[in-house]
Amino acid sequence: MINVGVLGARGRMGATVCAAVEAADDLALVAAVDADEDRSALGKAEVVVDFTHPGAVMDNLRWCVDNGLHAVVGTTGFDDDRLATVRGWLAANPGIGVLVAPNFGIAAVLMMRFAAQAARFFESVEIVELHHPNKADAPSGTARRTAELIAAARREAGLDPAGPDATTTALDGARGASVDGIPVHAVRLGGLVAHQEVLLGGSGETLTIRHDSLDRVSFMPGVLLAVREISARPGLTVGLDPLLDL
Ligand SMILES: NC(=O)C1=CN([C@@H]2O[C@H](COP(=O)(O)OP(=O)(O)OC[C@H]3O[C@@H](n4cnc5c(N)ncnc54)[C@H](O)[C@@H]3O)[C@@H](O)[C@H]2O)C=CC1
Ligand SMILES: O=C(O)C1=N[C@H](C(=O)O)C[C@H](O)C1
Repeated sequence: MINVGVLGARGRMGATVCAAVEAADDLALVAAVDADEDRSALGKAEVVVDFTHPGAVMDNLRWCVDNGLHAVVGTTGFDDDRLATVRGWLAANPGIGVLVAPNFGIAAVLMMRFAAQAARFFESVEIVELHHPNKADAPSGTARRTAELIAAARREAGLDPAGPDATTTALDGARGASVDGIPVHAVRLGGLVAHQEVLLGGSGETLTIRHDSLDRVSFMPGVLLAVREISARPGLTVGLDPLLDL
C-alpha cells in the first residue's frame, strides 16, 4: 500500500486524483490539502501529487523535498530554470524522486512523440492548443513541451525551427507566440477540456496530429503509474515517457 497526499485537492484535477487514488486497491489517500490549509497532514504520505497553480508549485515542491516526500507534479509553469532549481534541491536530498509531467494523458504523450518524429519531414509546423476558459496559463505546458521537442528534432535535422513566413503582422499576437521558433496559438472556449493540434505542411500535403482529452479521467492512468513508480526513481524525471518505455 502506498500512502498518497494530494495538493490542490479541491481543484478540477486534484479532486479527480483523490477519487482515483481512493478507487485504487494498492493506494491510500492519507491527506487532501488545498490552498491556505496546513501541509503538515502530508507528513503521513509517501508520495505527494501536486495539481495547484504555477505560482504555488515551487514552494510546495520545496516543502515536499525538504520533508523527504516523493512528488508527482502535474502543475504547469516549469521552464529550464525551474527544473534546474529542482535538480539542485534533489542533489541535496538523494533518494527523493520528483516527476514533473506537462501532460499525464497517454495519448497526449504519444501525440508529442509523433509530432517530434514528423517534424523533420515538413517545411512548416504550427501548434494550436485549445482549453477550457478557466485554465490558469497560456500557452499550455503541453504546447510548450511539444514545441521544444519539435524544435530540437528540426535543429538536429539541420532545419530552421521556424518555417517560411512572408506575413507582415499588423497586430501583435496575430501569428501566435513563438516557442523555440514554433508558432503556438492558444484558444480558450467554453465546453472544451484540453485539446491540441500540431499542423505540419510541405509540398502539396499537410499532416494534422490531434489529441483530445474529453474528460479529466484521461490523466489518471498516467498519474497513478507515476505514483506507483516514483519511489524507485530518485532524482528528477521530466515527462511520463521514461515510465512508458518509449
Ligand atoms: N500535467 C497534466 O496532465 C495536467 C496538468 N494540469 C495543470 O494542473 C494545474 C491545476 O489545474 P486545475 O486542476 O484545472 O486547476 P484548479 O484551479 O481547478 O485547481 C487548483 C487547485 O489548487 C489549489 N491551490 C492553489 N494554491 C495552492 C497551494 N499553495 N496549496 C494547495 N492548493 C493550492 C486551488 O485552491 C485549487 O483548488 C494547472 O497548472 C494545469 O495546467 C491540468 C490538467 C492536466
Ligand atoms: O489546465 C489544463 O486543463 C491542462 N493543463 C496542462 C497543460 O497546460 O498542458 C495539461 C492539459 O493540457 C490540461
